[in-house]
Amino acid sequence: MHAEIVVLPGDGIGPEVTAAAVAVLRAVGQRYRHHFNLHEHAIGGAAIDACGDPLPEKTLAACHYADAVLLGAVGGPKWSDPGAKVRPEQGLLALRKAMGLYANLRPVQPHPATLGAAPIKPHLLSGVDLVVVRELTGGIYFGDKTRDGGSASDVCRYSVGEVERVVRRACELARERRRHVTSVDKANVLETSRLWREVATRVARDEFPDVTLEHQLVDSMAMHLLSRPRSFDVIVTENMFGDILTDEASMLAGSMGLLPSASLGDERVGLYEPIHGSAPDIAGRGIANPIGAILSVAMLLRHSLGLAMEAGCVEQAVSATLDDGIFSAELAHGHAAGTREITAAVLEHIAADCHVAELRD
Ligand SMILES: NC(=O)c1ccc[n+]([C@@H]2O[C@H](COP(=O)([O-])OP(=O)(O)OC[C@H]3O[C@@H](n4cnc5c(N)ncnc54)[C@H](O)[C@@H]3O)[C@@H](O)[C@H]2O)c1
Ligand SMILES: CC(C)[C@H](C(=O)O)[C@@H](O)C(=O)O
Ligand SMILES: [Mg+2]
Repeated sequence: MHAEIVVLPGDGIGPEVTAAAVAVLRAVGQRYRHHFNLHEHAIGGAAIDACGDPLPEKTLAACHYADAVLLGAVGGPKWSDPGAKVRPEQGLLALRKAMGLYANLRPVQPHPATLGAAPIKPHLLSGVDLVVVRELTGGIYFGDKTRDGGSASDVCRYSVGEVERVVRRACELARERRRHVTSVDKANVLETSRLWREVATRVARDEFPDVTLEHQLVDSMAMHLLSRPRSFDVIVTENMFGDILTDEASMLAGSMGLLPSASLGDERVGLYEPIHGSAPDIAGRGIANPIGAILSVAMLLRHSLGLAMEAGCVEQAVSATLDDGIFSAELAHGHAAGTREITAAVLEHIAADCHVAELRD
């Protein structure tokens, strides 16, 4: 197949993990004889430096034209002055909004080889397999913001339609899995959460009678996620709660560097990025874990290109690499592998283990 893929490396470790992801994408393309045309564009701090705009028009136009977009990470201390007029993160938020990517899927499946590296007891982790569906284009991130002398405000707003579509997405996903959805809100305090709860209840009851829905308040959910992670299947929540809960959930897997994500809307095109940021504390040292970015390629292949076999091949290669005990610094006890070493191991497994039917004869 032919696919136009936009690559947005961004800032900090973004370009480092994106280089790994691109190498994997190219390897899959060669192995399965797909033509992936890659187009690299600037976003975030790199784009501010280049042209003063964290989401240049050229970048947005390329994303609108693409079949899929692969992103590293944006942001960093260079652009984080509280008085800064323009910020790298605005570019990412504007891109998600402009592309209508309201559902951000963040799967968490601790690998058996990394159970010992997670700060949670291994017996709580084995068998954990959950997906957080984070609402991505609404809520407090996108409400009106004001700054008036000594006070500031960020408005949190949700419409019925915005809640319906993301809850539907979560229920559809649950149908392909264990048919259980946990909706997370703060309905004991927030009006937007009371709306969220009402809509989630109605959508699940009327449209998905075969899916069970439970509600949890976000504060105690932060605890349940660590104390009984196996009991969750699909978790659906609003934008900011999803942001925070998924960084927490990365500790089930053992590292921020391991988790991928897919941001989807009503079209097939999606934005794929690891959940971590630009990690300024380790940028430029060649030690960033590329696995979240590489698994984001698997999600891209599956969700935007419909290439389930190729996606499975990438996931298998990552799994085999971890089975080999090849871990980056934040996970390793002994030898720590760098970004390039991990990527090379994944590529070797793709070459050795991914079989293409017509090449087998
Ligand atoms: N999608 C994105 O572009 C995105 C996501 C989150 C944060 N950010 C931005 O990144 C900047 C830094 O934010 P932060 O420090 O709060 O979060 P971060 O995710 O960048 O880093 C948090 C911690 O996790 C570690 N870490 C992250 N990714 C790793 C990887 N691949 N391998 C090994 N260790 C990894 C870092 O070294 C750091 O100690 C901020 O400007 C923030 O806005 C961007
Ligand atoms: C960089 C920031 C705007 C972003 C978010 O909050 O959505 C990040 O934390 C994420 O998780 O993708
Ligand atoms: Mg985040």
